[in-house]
Amino acid sequence: MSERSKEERVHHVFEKIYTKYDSMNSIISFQRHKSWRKDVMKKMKVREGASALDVCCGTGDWAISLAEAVGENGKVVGLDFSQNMLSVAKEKKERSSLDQLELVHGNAMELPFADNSFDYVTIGFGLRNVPDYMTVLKEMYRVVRPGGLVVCLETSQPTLIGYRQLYYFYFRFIMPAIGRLMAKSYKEYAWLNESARNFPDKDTLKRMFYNAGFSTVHVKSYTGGVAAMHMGIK
Ligand SMILES: C[S@@+](CC[C@H](N)C(=O)[O-])C[C@H]1O[C@@H](n2cnc3c(N)ncnc32)[C@H](O)[C@@H]1O
Repeated sequence: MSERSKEERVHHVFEKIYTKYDSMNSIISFQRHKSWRKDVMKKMKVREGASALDVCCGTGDWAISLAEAVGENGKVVGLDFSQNMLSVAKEKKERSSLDQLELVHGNAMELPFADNSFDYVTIGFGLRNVPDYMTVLKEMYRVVRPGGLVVCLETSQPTLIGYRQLYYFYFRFIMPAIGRLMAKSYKEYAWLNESARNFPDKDTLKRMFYNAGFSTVHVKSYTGGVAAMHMGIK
């Protein structure tokens, strides 16, 4: 698939599933995504008053956690290219009256920010959706300040024999079926299977972080390697 057609397909998926995204996420990950995010935030030790960018922010949960952590003297930007996903994030922002959070329509492949602008740059379940992983990693590296952190939480490839096969079976057959049943979106949830299957394993992604320029990269796997966190220091 060309970069352009992947981008169009992904854009269509999220413009379509935005009303069901949050509830489907909890169903298909058995609520695990909440504890993964919580653990990653603990590891990041976000400072009050700091600045952060959440790339591919979607319906805004990670951007909101970051905004709460930096407090009213800090600043957080959430960026996404789906106006519909952003509309859900905007409703949540209004409900929680977080003035330090700004939501921006933009493309992860060309971040509309100057070099060295943020203390933290995050991407949650976004990297596997972009047309070129390296371009986005390099963009995140460019906009984080020296000494700052770039953190990616993403699906990964479990290695344990048996568990791995079970995971692929679940992603290939069960998850799209749940998508059809709950969200009336079989094709869109089949895309999640495809994008997760094609995504690099945690060691390959770690090498990609180094290739993007990071001097240190920490990796942590979750739930038997179903998901992984990569944390790069610039
Ligand atoms: C699986 S959702 C993740 C949303 C959120 N980060 C979370 O953890 O729940 C992926 C998001 O990435 C966005 N996205 C995909 N490709 C993008 C791109 N090239 N630029 C900006 N956003 C993109 C989609 O619109 C979607 O909201």
